[in-house]
Amino acid sequence: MKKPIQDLYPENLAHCYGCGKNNTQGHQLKTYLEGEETISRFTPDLKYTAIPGSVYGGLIASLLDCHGTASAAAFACVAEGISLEQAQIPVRCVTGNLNVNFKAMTPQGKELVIMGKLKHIEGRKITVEMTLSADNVVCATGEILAIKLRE
Ligand SMILES: CCCCCCCC/C=C\CCCCCCCC(=O)SCCNC(=O)CCNC(=O)[C@H](O)C(C)(C)COP(=O)(O)OP(=O)(O)OC[C@H]1O[C@@H](n2cnc3c(N)ncnc32)[C@H](O)[C@@H]1OP(=O)(O)O
Repeated sequence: MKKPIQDLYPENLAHCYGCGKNNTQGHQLKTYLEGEETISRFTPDLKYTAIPGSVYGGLIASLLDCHGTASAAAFACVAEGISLEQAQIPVRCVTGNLNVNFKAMTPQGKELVIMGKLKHIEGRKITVEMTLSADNVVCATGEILAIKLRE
């Protein structure tokens, strides 16, 4: 079965609060490359409330952040001919810049679907466009500039 991108990060770089598999207190977001796009799914619990019934924007930014860095790592691997069908990838990205547009209230109690696609790669800079949807309605869009860490 295909592994999530976050499970391919080197062990010592897998403690991120949003997506590190080695952070037992974190969100442990999982992102998959499907064709030319990336996808993550996450259902927030009620502690992430903005006003009753809606999801806190900080969590949405956090999901877009970690979806974005994982997507950037996957797109960089594809561009460099590095297989994702292995135990580990030698690529890890961090966030340089993250923009979030909150388009509509994000409802509680729904699975959120985050999608990403590559905008461009220039050297170690990878730009990814993202949407976050609930029930097929786009509630937020985002764009991340992720920087590939030096080896
Ligand atoms: C998390 C700490 C990161 C430190 C790394 C330690 C080891 C990694 C450990 C664990 C990884 C897991 C982390 C989880 C990730 C989850 C997502 C997050 O929440 S990330 C947290 C928030 N983000 C930061 O804290 C980044 C802080 N910034 C930096 O550490 C550096 O600025 C870094 C690594 C991003 C780049 O530093 P350079 O020395 O490697 O490279 P230069 O030459 O400065 O930048 C490369 C290119 O990127 C542009 N660039 C860099 N930062 C930019 C920015 N903020 N906006 C626009 N462009 C930027 C530069 O202008 C340059 O462009 P040109 O090649 O000249 O065209």
